[in-house]
Order: sequence, then structure tokens, then C-alpha cells
Amino acid sequence: MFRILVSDSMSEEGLAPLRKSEQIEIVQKKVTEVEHRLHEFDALLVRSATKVTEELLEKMPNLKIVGRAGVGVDNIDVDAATRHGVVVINAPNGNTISTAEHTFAMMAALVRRIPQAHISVKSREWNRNAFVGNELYGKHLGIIGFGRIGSEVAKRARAFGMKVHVYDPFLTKERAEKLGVTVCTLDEVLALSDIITVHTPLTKETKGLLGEKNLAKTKKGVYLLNCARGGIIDEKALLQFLENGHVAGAALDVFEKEPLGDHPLLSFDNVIVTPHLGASTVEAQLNVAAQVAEEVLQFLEGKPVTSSINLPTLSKEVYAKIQSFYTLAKKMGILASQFMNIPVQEITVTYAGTVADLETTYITRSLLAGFLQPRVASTVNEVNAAMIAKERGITFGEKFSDDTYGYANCISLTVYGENKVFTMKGTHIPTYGDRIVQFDGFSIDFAPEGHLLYIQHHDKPGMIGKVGNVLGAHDVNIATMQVGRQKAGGKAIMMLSLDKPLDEDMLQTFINIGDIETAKKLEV
Ligand SMILES: NC(=O)C1=CN([C@@H]2O[C@H](COP(=O)(O)OP(=O)(O)OC[C@H]3O[C@@H](n4cnc5c(N)ncnc54)[C@H](O)[C@@H]3O)[C@@H](O)[C@H]2O)C=CC1
Ligand SMILES: O=C(O)CCC(=O)C(=O)O
Repeated sequence: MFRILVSDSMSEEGLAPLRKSEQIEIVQKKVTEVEHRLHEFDALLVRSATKVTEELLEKMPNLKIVGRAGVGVDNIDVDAATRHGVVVINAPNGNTISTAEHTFAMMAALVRRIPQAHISVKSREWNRNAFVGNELYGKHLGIIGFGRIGSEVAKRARAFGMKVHVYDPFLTKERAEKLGVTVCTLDEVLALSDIITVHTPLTKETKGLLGEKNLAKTKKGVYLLNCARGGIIDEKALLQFLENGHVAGAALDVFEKEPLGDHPLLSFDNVIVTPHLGASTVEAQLNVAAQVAEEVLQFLEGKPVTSSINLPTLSKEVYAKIQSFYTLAKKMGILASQFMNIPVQEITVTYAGTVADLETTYITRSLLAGFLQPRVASTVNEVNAAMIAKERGITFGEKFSDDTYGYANCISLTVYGENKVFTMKGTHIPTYGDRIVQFDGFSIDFAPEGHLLYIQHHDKPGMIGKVGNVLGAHDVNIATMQVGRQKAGGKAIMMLSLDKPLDEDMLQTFINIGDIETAKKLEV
């Protein structure tokens, strides 16, 4: 049974797929109302009101996924979630149109002074001369941030006969041309535009992007819009430019601090405001709730998510292809970690054959998670494996090679520890399964699963019998056994899979046989 906490208001219809599952219990309450049972939840669904902080994550040790029904994840401490191994997903497309339409509604309202006129008429006035506005037709619109919403705003602006200038450092010329907009520098957008609208995320680079310095570069009489994130337009600077009359008006849906409360911006007649309503339509809320609900359901069923903020994004088709290698890699990591139970500095994974053409980042992360899990107390998974490796001073890298070791695909692992380098090769054979085909320099062929006993010995007659006798005497049944050696009479290894786990103190009994150098218990 999975428990999902929905802590902000969300479309009921969008959540319906989750309600259908008998494996899922949904609790719709604010975090503060369920403080005593936060540890029970596997998933948390939020909009922007719930702040997903490190402190909250610590109170939710069972949490596996946070779903943001919307775009911006600035209310979620993604780094902290990553450290806790919690996947963060969002619903990036569901509210694009609503927010673009809201921006356009705000733009029209701003230049035609519709809210002011509305208040006037409601106050029983009829003052037509007080509300003379401007046309949008023929005006220069500057769009800062040309992603999903910015480009939808541009389409609508073109339909209104506006000239669109765009600044986005990550926008390619081809995409801009396709959408019929002119790519500019930021200074050009500032200098050319009659109206400027921002559609970037709030980042270190965009915080205060329209501050005192850049506002001074805009045309006198410019109109400004922010339906993205509070803080992209610096509110203090905006006040100053409204006071001196340089900015003709501003339309704001978002603020540095929300809820806004009493704010000096509200005293300006030419500032129109909405309470973060960009995505507040029935359609957008249905879209985003349905999108996160579907993703969370997939995730809880062990399937891939497609819009994760802190995991490589995989389509279902790609996930299906990598799944076998993902499992093999995890087992290889677990085996290597137990075998090399010493500090390690570096891990290299080399891919050859069919696996080399797949999304290997995910496979490497899986191997790393398998390797780190026996070494750390907290949960390690694909989300936090890279971060934990870094914290522990373990570097890791991927290589690609043509040497498949005679198989259709081959994953080779090299672990560099103090005074010891360990190597292993694994392959996945459809219908046969995962096989380790090289272990610590010995060619061998065993399935990496269950209770394993590794013995390194001198290649002499009778060794297999002696090991078998010890196991028999302790009532331990051998399920399978594989041997490998470097040369006749040289160093050799045995890998036995057993029907029950070995007691740690039995290992010395094998060493006492003589001609056995190492006996290790491995559990996968
Ligand atoms: N008011 C509301 O209710 C809503 C607000 N939003 C906000 O709108 C904003 C845009 O959302 P989307 O278009 O979906 O995101 P997006 O990720 O599709 O687009 C953002 C664009 O900003 C660009 N960008 C990043 N740094 C930049 C910089 N320093 N200068 C210029 N451009 C930069 C990126 O290259 C990207 O093209 C986000 O902040 C999002 O949180 C989104 C939905 C609803
Ligand atoms: O949940 C909301 O209404 C806010 C939407 C938003 O700001 C976003 O998706 O970034």
C-alpha cells in the first residue's frame, strides 16, 4: 500500500487515476494537519503553497517522490530532495497555455486600463476621458525567456500585429526563425521594446534581471509584465521607476514575497495585479494534476518517470531497453562493494556492444547506487548516488569500448581501492539472464544473485570436494558452482551459490582447509 499526501489544492478529476488504484491511499491535508504521520507517506503532491524544505524531508523518511503540479520548483529544495534520494517531478506543459493567455490578458488590461475603468464604473462614474489607452498593434514587444510560455506569448503577439524581440541566451537561431521572432541581446530588447514581459525561471542569473541598471536602459514610457516569478523584476527598482514616471505601468501576477499583503506597489494606479493566477484555470489545473498523478502512479509501480528534475529523463521505450542492464549494473555494484570492502577512490564503468548505444547515465547511476548502498546508512538510489559518491570522494566515469568479451553486450567495472584494483565483467543474455563472466581477473560464468560464496585457492585436485564437505557438514546445500583459473596449477576461484546464507564465522573454516587464500561471503 502506498500513501500519498496531497498538501495543496488540486483538481479532483486530475487525481482520479490515483484514486482508482487499490494500492494507493490519498490523504488531502496540509502538512501541518498531518505532522504526526508524515513518516507514513511515500509520495507528496504539491502546487506552490507547500514549501518542501530539508526539515520537511527529514520528517518524511519514507518519501520517494515529490510531484509538483506546475512548472516552477522554487518551493522545493531540489538539492535536499536529491540528497534524501527523493525524485522530484513537475508538470511542465500543462499550464503553458493558461499562463500565456493570462499574460496576454494582463497586457491588454494594462495598456487599455481595464481594471481601473472597471473600478470606476462600479463606483457609478462614467469618465471616458480618464481611460484612454494604447493599441498593441504595431508595438514592439520584448520577451525575456523564450521557453514554453514565452513562445506562446509570441504567437499571440504576432496575431495582434506586434513586433516581437526575444532575449534568451539558450535560444537557437533556427528555433527563433521558425517562430518568426527576432533574436536580440538583452540590451537590444531593453532599448527597443514598448512592452517587456519576462518568462524565465527565477535563478541566480535572472534574480533582479530587471533591476535599476537594466530598467535605466528601457524606453521612457515602457510597460512591464511579470507572470513568471517574483524577483525577476526587482520590486524596489520598479517602485523607483514608477515614481519617476519612466515606467508607464506594470502588470504583475507574481511577487518577491507571496502572499503580497500590504505593499507600496499597490498604491500605484498604473500597477495592476493578480494573486499568482497564471495557471489558475480549470483546464490547466486538470492538466497538471493529471500529469503528476500519472507520473507518480508510474513511479510507484516501478516504471520510469518522464519529467524528473533530478533524474535523467527517460521515455518508456528507452526505459524498457535499459531495464535489464540497469538491474545487472545494480547487482555488479553490490557485488563489487562487498568484495572490495575497503575505501575506494575511483570507479570506471565501460560499456561495449549493444548496451553502449543506450542511455548509460542511468545504468551507471544504478551501478553506483548498488556499490554505495552497503556503505551508507541512508537510502541510495539513482537520484542521489552521484551526489553521495562525490561527498565520499569517489570519482566515477564512463567509457565505451569495442571489446565485448565475446558477448553481444558487456559492462566492465573497474574499482580502484587502496593497493587493490578490482575488475568485473557482466553481460545480459535474453532468456538466460544476468551473468558475471569475469571476476577479479578470472574468467568465470555465474548468476549474480542469492547467497554466494567466493573462494580463491590454489588449483589442486580435491579442492572442490574439501569445500563441499565443509558446507555439507554445516548443512548448507550448494545450488550451483562455477570455477575459473588463470592457468593449470595456478591461482583459481570458485563461486558457489548456496541455498541459505553462510555464518560469517564459517569463513575461517575454509581457510583452515589449506591452499585457500580467500573466502568471502557475498549477498546479492
Ligand atoms: N504565473 C504562474 O502561475 C506561472 C508561472 N510560471 C513560470 O513561468 C516561467 C516560465 O515557464 P516556462 O515557459 O514553462 O519555462 P521554460 O523552461 O519552458 O522556459 C524558460 C526559458 O527561460 C530561459 N532562460 C533561462 N535563463 C535565462 C536568462 N538568464 N535570461 C533569459 N532567458 C533565460 C530558458 O532558456 C528557457 O527558454 C517560470 O518561471 C515558471 O515558473 C509557469 C506557470 C505558471
Ligand atoms: O500552482 C500554481 O497555480 C502556480 C503555477 C506556477 O507558478 C508554476 O507552474 O510555475
